[in-house]
Amino acid sequence: MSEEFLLGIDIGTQGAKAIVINQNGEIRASGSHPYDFSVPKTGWAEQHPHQWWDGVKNALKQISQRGIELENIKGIGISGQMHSLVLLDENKKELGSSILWNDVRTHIECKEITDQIGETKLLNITQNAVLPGFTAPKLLWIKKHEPERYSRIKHMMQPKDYIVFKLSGELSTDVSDASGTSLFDVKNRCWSNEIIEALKIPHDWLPQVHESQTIVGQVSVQAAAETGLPFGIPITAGAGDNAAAALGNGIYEEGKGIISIGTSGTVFAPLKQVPERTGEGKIKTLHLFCHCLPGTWHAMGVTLSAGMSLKWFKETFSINSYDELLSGVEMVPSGSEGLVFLPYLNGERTPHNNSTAQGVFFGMGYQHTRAHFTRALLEGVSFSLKDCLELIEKMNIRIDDWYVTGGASKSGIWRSILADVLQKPLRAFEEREGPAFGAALLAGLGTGVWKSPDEFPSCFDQGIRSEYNARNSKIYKDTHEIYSELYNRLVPLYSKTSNREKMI
Ligand SMILES: Nc1ncnc2c1ncn2[C@@H]1O[C@H](COP(=O)(O)OP(=O)(O)O)[C@@H](O)[C@H]1O
Ligand SMILES: O=C(CO)[C@@H](O)[C@H](O)COP(=O)(O)O
Repeated sequence: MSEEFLLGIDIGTQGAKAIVINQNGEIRASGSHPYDFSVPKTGWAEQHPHQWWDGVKNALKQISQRGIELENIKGIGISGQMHSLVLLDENKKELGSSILWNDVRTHIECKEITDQIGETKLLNITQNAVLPGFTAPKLLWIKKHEPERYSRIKHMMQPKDYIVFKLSGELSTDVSDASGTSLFDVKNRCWSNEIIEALKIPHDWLPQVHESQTIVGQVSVQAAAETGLPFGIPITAGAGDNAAAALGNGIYEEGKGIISIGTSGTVFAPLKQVPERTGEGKIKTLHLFCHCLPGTWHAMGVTLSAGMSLKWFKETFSINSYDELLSGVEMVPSGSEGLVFLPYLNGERTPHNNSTAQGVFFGMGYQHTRAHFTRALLEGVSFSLKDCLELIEKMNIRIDDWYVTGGASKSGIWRSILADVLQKPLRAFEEREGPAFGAALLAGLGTGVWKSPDEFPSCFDQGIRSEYNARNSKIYKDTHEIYSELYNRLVPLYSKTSNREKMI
């Protein structure tokens, strides 16, 4: 009998990835295709949906070149960057570029939505404050600034939904991605008519929402011709990349959490019910979304420029490779001899919700080399992840085991710094593309390969463990205080120097 496969595709911010796994959870082939986002103005971030579709086609081509018989793929699951707004017109053609999750131009629209609906009601229904980067404020921004584009909208969706559409012709979304739109009733796992009507968004723009493992379509004749995938393979609704990455690392029950260092940095804790939500202070910047298995949710903090800070540094200073950039970092002492980095290169979401925040290197001296700058950068991003984790702890969510995933988690030195900063041991599956793997598992659930996660193959072993060092942790506790004070002192200066008008 020939081996049967499941295909998982992830629409990351820096590239499309595809993996093929078998019933035993073994990865049989993978492919990827990189792309960038554009920054047309301060605080903006855009990609054209064509970039994702081309990326998927290229990643699939690599898979078939690796000798995988595409006929043996039994199901497809797709994950993707969350919140980014994709618009189609009446002919289902793309209406311009997508405004991405890390674009912070909509701070005014966030306030307008909050004032109109009321913060308490928003928290009660959507379980979240409206934050720049979420989907609904982007729509209102387009209505205000690009009325012609707005008048042509017939359908809205998010990146992985666009790929489901390109593969099957079907318009759909899933509960985890819908949670990040500010239009979704997270507790009841359905669109909120009340909010949609209040914002005067036509209901028929929204795709039907499904649980993530639901089969929503099949590979169309046209997609088969374009991708080489056989006609008729079932496609599941899929999930937002963070929920899919968590599932792909075995994180779907309370007690285990996961930190992702991709373009963004996220700290993710599964929940079996929706906790009481209060509207106080920084805790409002913690997200509460549906997880990608029925009857599960999660809390999440999101720092906008995590792996992206490293990529920015590498490219801005023309360093050839990550290996070259990271070499020598281990020789620099913890605390980078007084150099501190604030990773707010495009504003920040958790914990500050401040679109005027900017990146900073503070405390430079003759003693500092490039390796100090790199280490300070890894430390600064880790401090931001610590801020997210502390908010999860403040909600009394207990996590006994933390895992780490995402492109940057492949770096042993970064995992070790993060463990020291958090004062926690961390586990990682070094070779796994978390979101694509999770998407493939959803395809397996949807097509009946496994009836429930209890039947998943034993692909979640212990992973590689990074221990923390108590002496370094003490240094980082002190440096984190300086990091926090630095931000607090800069807030008045940020609002003075960042010309918000430049963003509009
Ligand atoms: N060889 C490497 N060593 C360390 N970090 C890396 C390496 N390759 C990529 N990265 C980091 O991974 C990030 C991309 O992570 P990834 O999970 O692929 O992002 P996304 O899913 O957002 O597209 C880069 O910004 C970079 O910081
Ligand atoms: O905005 C969020 C989550 O709320 C981001 O985490 C995006 O989902 C992008 O993820 P990566 O490309 O960094 O994986």
